[in-house]
Amino acid sequence: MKNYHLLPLSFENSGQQSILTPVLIHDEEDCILVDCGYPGFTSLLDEALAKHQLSLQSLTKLIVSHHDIDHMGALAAIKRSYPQIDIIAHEQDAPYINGTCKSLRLEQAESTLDALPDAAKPGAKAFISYLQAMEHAPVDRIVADREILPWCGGIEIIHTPGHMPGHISLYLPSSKTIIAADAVVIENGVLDIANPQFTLDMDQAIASVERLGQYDAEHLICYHGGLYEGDVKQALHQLLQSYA
Ligand SMILES: O=c1ccn([C@@H]2O[C@@H]3COP(=O)(O)O[C@H]3[C@H]2O)c(=O)[nH]1
Repeated sequence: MKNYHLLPLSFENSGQQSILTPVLIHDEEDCILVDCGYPGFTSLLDEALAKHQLSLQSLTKLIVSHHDIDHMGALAAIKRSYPQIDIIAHEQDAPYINGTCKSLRLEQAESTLDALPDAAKPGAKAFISYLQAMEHAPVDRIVADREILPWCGGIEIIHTPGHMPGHISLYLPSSKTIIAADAVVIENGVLDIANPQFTLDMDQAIASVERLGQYDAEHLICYHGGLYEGDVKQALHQLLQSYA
């Protein structure tokens, strides 16, 4: 039984049209958002939710796959307006979401700045400032690998490190769906590992794809790329072959 909706958020990014794909999982008791976009995305989220007769006010929980700004940028604003929403994240990512630890993406951006060609430095500096200004939010519930959250027919946590150490994907057994977040992306219709530049540990990222391939999955949703159109298990297998 399909109990989720993709919430494609379309926006302009440096003159180019981009789309991010948070997911809404729901039943009679819960409305659970998975990832929430950049800072300032609350209106876009409300518009996407309105297509399903819902709003941010309807949310009961928000699962953050990892602390990249395009996944948690709007989190603090959402939590401020709707403190009843429980924020959920992996134990290894929670300290970066709540601000106890410095963002790994910010560490990466700062440590690679000097080696960049001069032409790339202004953009990198702007990204650093953007990350420094990102607001943090408390994590209300910490989850671990293989934990099954009892809502909406069950939501299994799959720890899929690589892009970041505390990155999680989700498995919805009731619809045989994987919500992969940034464990994989769709590029020109093909599954791949997210941008290597932003994948902090490529070996872990490959092992995470192998883990996803162990699930009985018929549907797969990427944050960058949306719903994969094709045989999910075969596509994950092919992806692994290409990195073997
Ligand atoms: O100049 C920059 C560089 C990067 N980023 C974000 O950082 C993210 C890293 O992981 P991702 O693959 O999910 O997406 C990336 C981008 O959205 C950005 O907003 N501006």
